[in-house]
Amino acid sequence: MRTVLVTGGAGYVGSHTCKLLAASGYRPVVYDNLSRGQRAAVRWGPLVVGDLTDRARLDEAFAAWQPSAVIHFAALTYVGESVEKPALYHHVNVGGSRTLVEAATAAGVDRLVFSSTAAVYGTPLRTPIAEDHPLRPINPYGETKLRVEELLAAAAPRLRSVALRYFNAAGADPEGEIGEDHEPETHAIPLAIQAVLGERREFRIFGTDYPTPDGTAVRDYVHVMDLAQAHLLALEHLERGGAGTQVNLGTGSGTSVAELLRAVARAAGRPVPSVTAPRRAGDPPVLVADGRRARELLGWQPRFDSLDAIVETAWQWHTGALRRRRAA
Ligand SMILES: NC(=O)c1ccc[n+]([C@@H]2O[C@H](COP(=O)([O-])OP(=O)(O)OC[C@H]3O[C@@H](n4cnc5c(N)ncnc54)[C@H](O)[C@@H]3O)[C@@H](O)[C@H]2O)c1
Ligand SMILES: O=c1ccn([C@@H]2O[C@H](COP(=O)(O)OP(=O)(O)O[C@H]3O[C@H](CO)[C@H](O)[C@H](O)[C@H]3O)[C@@H](O)[C@H]2O)c(=O)[nH]1
Repeated sequence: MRTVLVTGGAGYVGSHTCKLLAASGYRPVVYDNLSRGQRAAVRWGPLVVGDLTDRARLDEAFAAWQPSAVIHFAALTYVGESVEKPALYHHVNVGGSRTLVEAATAAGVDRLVFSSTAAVYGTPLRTPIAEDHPLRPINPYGETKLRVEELLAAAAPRLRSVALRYFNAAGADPEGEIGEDHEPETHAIPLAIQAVLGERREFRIFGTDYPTPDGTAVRDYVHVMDLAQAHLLALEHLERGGAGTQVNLGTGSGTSVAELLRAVARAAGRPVPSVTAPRRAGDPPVLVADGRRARELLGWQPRFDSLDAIVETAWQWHTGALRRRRAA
């Protein structure tokens, strides 16, 4: 059985990817400090509790589990927080990734799949955004991800890597085992669901004066299981000897915050209580992926191609989680 070290595997995208890895014959060994992830989401392989910046602990994990590849999710991931604490973001995301790359190469591991982000592009000059678009992040979070892409490119050919630039991860495991469970939660879909369920007073629409058709910001929401699938395809690309590269992961269709609220209302059968608020610092107006490279290089095609289908899986998971909490 092929073992993969999955940093950040207790988190949202990481745990869904572990489920798919296990179903595809891999053994996912999660390496996570549990600062933002959940122990309960580590179900498909062992958990090593460790920090990305801890070289000795990483060395131990490589020696104990002998992985043939790494999938690297672990990071601090909030745009707003990164604007407030840029040094912390550089320390964890860039410093931690450098330590991981050094430990991986010292252990003889030669392939890695990295969670990058659409935030590396900054405010798009043209949309949909292809991978050759200029890289000019407008927030520290995006800057740290770009620095990691650069350090990974410099680590080749000893370590070959695919940087997957996700747009907005959304939805939940359709079998209902895991979902998006951030604390604190800052992401639009879970916040809208919590508002409609009465778990918070209202949803705040950040910005109604963007240069978009309805004035609210536009994003490309891509289902988390489709993202998981892309990680497997990227691993296979590297296993075939494929060269390192960067690949966008999005559906290619844009959804405004106002449209998103209507989709959540359709899933819930009632409107989402909402108020308008100023723009959030660091948010670009529009992020929509040109997904050609993912299709051509990896053969990736998102299976969840409608927003309603994506939101429905999130709705099912959140209402199930609420029932479980109330029953406990
Ligand atoms: N969710 C999205 O929409 C999105 C979009 C683009 C890129 N990404 C990237 O995908 C990856 C996963 O995102 P997510 O939404 O699943 O985030 P998440 O916060 O749910 O998961 C991140 C995991 O990393 C762990 N972690 C954080 N700092 C660590 C450290 N110093 N050492 C060890 N573990 C640490 C956390 O405990 C958590 O389990 C991140 O790298 C993120 O930047 C996410
Ligand atoms: O309470 C809220 C929360 C969000 N939004 C809006 O909803 C959209 C989506 O916001 P999210 O916080 O769900 O996602 P982001 O686009 O900010 O961030 C996501 O995509 C980024 C890429 O730009 C990063 O990769 C980041 O990790 C990932 O979570 C944005 O326009 C945001 O302004 C609101 O209006 N109100």
